[in-house]
Amino acid sequence: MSDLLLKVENVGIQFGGLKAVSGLNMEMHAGELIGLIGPNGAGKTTSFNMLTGVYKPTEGTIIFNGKKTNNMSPHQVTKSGVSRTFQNIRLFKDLSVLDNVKVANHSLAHHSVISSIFRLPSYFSGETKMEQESIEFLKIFGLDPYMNELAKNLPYGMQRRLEIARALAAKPKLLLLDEPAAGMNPQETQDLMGLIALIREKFDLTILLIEHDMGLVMGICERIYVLDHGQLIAEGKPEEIRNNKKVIEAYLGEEVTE
Ligand SMILES: Nc1ncnc2c1ncn2[C@@H]1O[C@H](COP(=O)(O)OP(=O)(O)OP(=O)(O)O)[C@@H](O)[C@H]1O
Repeated sequence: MSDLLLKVENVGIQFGGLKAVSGLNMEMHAGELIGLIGPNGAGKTTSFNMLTGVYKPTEGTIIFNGKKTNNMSPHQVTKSGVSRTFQNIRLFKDLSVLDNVKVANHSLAHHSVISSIFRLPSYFSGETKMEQESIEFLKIFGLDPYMNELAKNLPYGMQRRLEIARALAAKPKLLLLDEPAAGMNPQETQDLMGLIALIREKFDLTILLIEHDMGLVMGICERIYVLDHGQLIAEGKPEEIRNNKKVIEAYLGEEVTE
């Protein structure tokens, strides 16, 4: 088995009297593509928020790439190599498509304050490189023809793609995708599945995916974790999860997209 990249040990969080997540244990090895599923309100997004420093767990330990990240700020977690997209698209809607990606790329820029204030040659060469890189990211997602459009003018499915392109520009090791296919039509979802597989290969990514579209999850994930009422109720290969009694029960009464 390849290197252990993420270890989540007995992690939980409480909001007032509500245990939104408790006793969560997960392991991800470098290069894996893993699904995180569960009915509405199961604690999936809350788990992402803990993995990205937005929420501090009230119990347990998160180790990413050998370092404890429990008490890191979201910015520190991003710098350490974890990047995400959001369930509700969060683009800079009044910036261009290209600038949305450049902003993410900028957060990693290494040129010094002096070089940027005095606009030294190293600043310009850094800027050019960043722009070229950002355009490369857009090309992968078929977004380069729209690079000068305002993000808000892109069709919905393209905005979802742009979110992923922007997350990638932060050069993560671990990419967390929160319902990337939400609101997409079947063809767009199919294309997205291909893209997720492609970027994993191209950028040596490890990917954790929250998704309600079971066809997508079962189609591309190697392993799946299932949450219900904040607790892990199952973990295994897609075919194991599909036939798991606890999982079927948890989903009874839920609308499952096939
Ligand atoms: N900041 C918060 N304060 C209080 N309760 C919260 C907070 N964030 C999440 N919760 C609660 O935690 C529980 C889990 O919510 P979460 O959004 O993680 O579920 P989810 O599995 O992502 O659901 P969905 O599929 O509907 O997005 C819910 O009961 C939710 O109301």
